[in-house]
Amino acid sequence: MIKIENLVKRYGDLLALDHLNLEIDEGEIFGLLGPNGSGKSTAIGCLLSLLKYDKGNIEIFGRKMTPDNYEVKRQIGVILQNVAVFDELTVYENIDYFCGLYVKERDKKKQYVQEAIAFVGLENYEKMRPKKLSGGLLRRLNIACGIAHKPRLIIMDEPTVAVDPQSRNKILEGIQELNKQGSTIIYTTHYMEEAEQICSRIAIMDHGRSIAIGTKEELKKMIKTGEAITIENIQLEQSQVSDIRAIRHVFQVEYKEDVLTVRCSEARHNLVRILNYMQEQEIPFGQVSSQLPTLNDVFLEITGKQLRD
Ligand SMILES: Nc1ncnc2c1ncn2[C@@H]1O[C@H](COP(=O)(O)OP(=O)(O)OP(=O)(O)O)[C@@H](O)[C@H]1O
Repeated sequence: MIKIENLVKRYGDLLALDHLNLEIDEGEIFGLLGPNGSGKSTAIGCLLSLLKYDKGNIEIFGRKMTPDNYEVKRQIGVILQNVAVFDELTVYENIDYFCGLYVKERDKKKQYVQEAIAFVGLENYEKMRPKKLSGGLLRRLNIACGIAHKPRLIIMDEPTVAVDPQSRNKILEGIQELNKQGSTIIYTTHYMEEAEQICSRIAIMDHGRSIAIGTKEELKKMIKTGEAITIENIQLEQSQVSDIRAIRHVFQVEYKEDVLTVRCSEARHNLVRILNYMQEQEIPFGQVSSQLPTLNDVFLEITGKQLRD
């Protein structure tokens, strides 16, 4: 449905997109996950022909995307980071305006506007102007304006940044519902939990490139970490740290400020083996936790950096 091939975008000397390749199928909730500055918004801008790019090719619905391809643009709903609504119009009038750009028939438009209002839960705010709304409600209005015309493809650029938990959940549920109703969704975020929660496939971006693509399960299988074990309030000699490093399936040990973190490859009884060692050596310790790999681990192993959460 969407094909991005070898996309290169420079801002002066800065290479914001470095031969980006992506293919997105109809029906997906596709996540673009990456730290700030990794090129997500630039990729969206190019995809929508809002930004010129230096090299590459973009196809949407099987057709080349160009700034004047209105037939394609009409079928896309866009929700960008900056809220773009009219201050002098009420909530209802704003949604009505944006829906009216695409839907001309009056009854149908009215129905769509009402459905959009119900969808984002703004029924009690219809007559309010945007300035009176909280940040979360304003984001919901922004979303309603972008989706009221029931587009085939919806592109959302970090719609939950600086949003309270209640609105955030409402937004995430809404995205899943829109997808169930038939829209394909492209969703950018730097929150890995959100990507895990709603995306059918995820591309992890860094420095303008997609460094890994797949379902969350596929991404986690790409890395060595099968389990990360953390033990708090533990005092160890250097020789003991070395002993732990030598335990079977352990491939990385970090010991800092009385906290021990041990990364193991996927195997049974990793935790038991490590705790047995503590017992043998009579080492006291505090809380123990074992975590399956997260998308942060994927990012960490591939790039050596943390994906800010
Ligand atoms: N108009 C611009 N002029 C110059 N540099 C830019 C411009 N827009 C973005 N950049 C730079 O391009 C790189 C990619 O930015 P981009 O906004 O696409 O990343 P992002 O992953 O969307 O991050 P964020 O979540 O912060 O928006 C960054 O280094 C950024 O500083």
